[in-house]
Amino acid sequence: MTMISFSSDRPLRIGTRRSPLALAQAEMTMAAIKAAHNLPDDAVVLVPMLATGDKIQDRPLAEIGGKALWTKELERALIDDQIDIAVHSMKDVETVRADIFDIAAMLPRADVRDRLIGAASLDDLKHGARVGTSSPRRAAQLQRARPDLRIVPLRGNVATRLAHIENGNADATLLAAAGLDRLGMANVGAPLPLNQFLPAASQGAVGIDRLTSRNELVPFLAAINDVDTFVAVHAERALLEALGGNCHSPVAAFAQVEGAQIRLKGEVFTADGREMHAGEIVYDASGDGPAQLADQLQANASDELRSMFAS
Ligand SMILES: NCc1[nH]cc(CCC(=O)O)c1CC(=O)O
Repeated sequence: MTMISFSSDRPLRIGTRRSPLALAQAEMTMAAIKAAHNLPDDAVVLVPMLATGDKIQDRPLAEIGGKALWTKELERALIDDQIDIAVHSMKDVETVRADIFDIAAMLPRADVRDRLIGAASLDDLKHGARVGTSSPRRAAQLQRARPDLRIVPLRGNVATRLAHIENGNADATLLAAAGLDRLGMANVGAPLPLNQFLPAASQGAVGIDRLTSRNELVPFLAAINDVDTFVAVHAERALLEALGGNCHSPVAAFAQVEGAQIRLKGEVFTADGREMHAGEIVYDASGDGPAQLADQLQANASDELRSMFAS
């Protein structure tokens, strides 16, 4: 089979959301594809689209329909053949999806940590400080570390959230280092240590989505796949699936490839962070590590915590 090729007559159409971070990630994808396949500039085009999640900025994501609000317009465009591939933050991709879609490749993962904006460290936040986040995981981790903090809802793209801190609408917030770095804001915020603040599953990873029926795209996209990122993110997503959570569930997950093995860490919380179960498993790729870790995390959990994961 000859590999599919793209040209100015038939360019590769890359679908992306319009937010500055999404565009930066789509441009990284475009650059990687051009370099890997030696394509001229006009053989690849970006197709920016507005996602429902970008239109509705004033309510928590979990309330208005969850992660699908970031991806459904791009999925629709794949089905309608308006685009060939779609670029997503893997963190925004539903864990369980229709099998007509397939994440064919991932870019090398960025810094997976969260960064604190508004203070040099959690200890430096004043008593009772208002921390803006609409993420159940971040809220639980913050309350666990500092029960005096007041969590206030805060949504919007990176620039909007930074502006809320500038304007004093909240004293501090947490943002993914990956997003800040990709927007050229490597100096903004203080990284929180991984052992205290395990990230969200898939944080820092960019995935490239295709229609499963478009087999010719598999070898084409394999050329830009970062295998370790792909394996680690799949492990984290498998843990989420085994836990049966949704976007209301406070859960953290982080995997690293260590030679032939995968080290997978997970944490589950109650909403207020008072109860937490943390665990780690090292397994080889053929093993069912994520399901075992999920069982281990839930084994001693209270009914209240389990109810966070009832799907
Ligand atoms: N849910 C929003 C979202 N989805 C992906 C990122 C950042 C980039 C990444 O984690 O890959 C963000 C913003 C944030 O959490 O600060």
